[in-house]
Amino acid sequence: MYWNSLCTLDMRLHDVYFVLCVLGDLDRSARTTGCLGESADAICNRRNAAAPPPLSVHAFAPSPSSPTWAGKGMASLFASAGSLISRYTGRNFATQTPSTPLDSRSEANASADQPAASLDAETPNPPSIETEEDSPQTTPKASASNAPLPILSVPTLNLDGDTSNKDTTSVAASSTENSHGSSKQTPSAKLDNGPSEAMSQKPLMAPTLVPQPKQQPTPSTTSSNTNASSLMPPPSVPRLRPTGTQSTNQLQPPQPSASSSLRPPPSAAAGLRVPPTSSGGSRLSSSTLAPVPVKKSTSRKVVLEPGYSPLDWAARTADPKNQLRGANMPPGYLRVTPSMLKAQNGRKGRDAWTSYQGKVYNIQPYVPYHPGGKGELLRGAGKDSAQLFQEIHPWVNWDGILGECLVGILVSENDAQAENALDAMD
Ligand code: HEM
Repeated sequence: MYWNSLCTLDMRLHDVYFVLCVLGDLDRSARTTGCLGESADAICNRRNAAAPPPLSVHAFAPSPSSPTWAGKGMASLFASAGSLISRYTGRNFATQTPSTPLDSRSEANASADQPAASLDAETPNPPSIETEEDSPQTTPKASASNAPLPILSVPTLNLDGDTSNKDTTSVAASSTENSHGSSKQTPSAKLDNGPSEAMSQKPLMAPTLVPQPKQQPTPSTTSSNTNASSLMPPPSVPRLRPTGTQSTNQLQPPQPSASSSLRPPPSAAAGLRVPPTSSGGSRLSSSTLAPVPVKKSTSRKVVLEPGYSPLDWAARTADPKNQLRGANMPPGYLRVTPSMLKAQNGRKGRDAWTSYQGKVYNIQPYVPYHPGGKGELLRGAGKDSAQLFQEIHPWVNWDGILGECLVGILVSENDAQAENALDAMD
């Protein structure tokens, strides 16, 4: 019963307090409209005094307001005493502890952590700004509960690098937790913790910067590439040159084999070489200046006596008085029998006759004019000279040289005997 009566009294005191607050607001509104011409500082002080912080020292401080406002201050003091009584009656005795508000932001965080306390109109801890919610003003006021919202929208820089594990929602939630957990904690604290956690989980740059003993020279190569290079066949350059060290083989170009293939074979080179000359000198010296070996002349021409040249023979044959057929010859042609021809061999003062193609020529006047000598020409005397003549100089014109030397025609013995018989019958 005692507690019930106290609660009833508390409720009534709250009602009175509410009415007094309403009256105070009406009075303040009248003052702000210019009825009393109060300054802004005075208004603020009066509002602080009208606020019901039950445990604040300001609540018991003397109000700097005018004497007309003293009655309302007493009412507020009474209301504060009622609230103090209700507070110690047991409703919020065990939950609320006195706290000194540092700033509006910390108060807002505290209210965010304890929404039930902030929503409860009976909690006396909110500062003057939060008490504005209780006042029936229509103009919107800044609320501490809305303060963390812009912080949530600020993107945070995460140096972890593993963004796949943490999406934007989780980051926003973490930032929200940080902003709710402690008012001093900022996104920079998250940045400080990020790299440490990342390094503890997975090193970022160490694998690429630290040289591995069996690592490829290029950092871009992966283990798959190394495996592929190990499976690749060896380079073809060492195969071309089996001898020597491998490093030198890779540096040296494979040129000797190609150059050797381009070279001519030894036989061809020998064939292309200039043959050594017998004189050992140049071609000009060997052909012009070198002494030419005297070869035995195959020509059997003889040195003719002066006045016995081909031109002299032509002149002698031109004159018919020279009796080139022989002396005491008849004007006509004789039938020369082979015996007669044989008797005319150029010996014992007889002229040398020769036959050629059935005709008998007296070659005795031509003997000193023959280029091949006397001996050569007399080899055909007393017989037929056609075979010797064709063997030595078939190009020579017989009739042109010996035409004036024609004796007769070569007849057989029988023809000569028969002719001689006919002539004897005439
Ligand atoms: C039995 C007969 C004869 C013999 C064995 C004979 C032999 C020769 C010989 C050895 C030569 C030198 C060839 C040379 O090396 O250049 C010669 C040149 C000559 N003989 Fe006879 N000869 C004969 C009859 C004649 C007769 C009948 C004539 C005239 C019609 C003649 C007119 C010549 C002439 C013109 C040459 C110079 C040729 C030249 O310059 O290349 N030979 N003869």
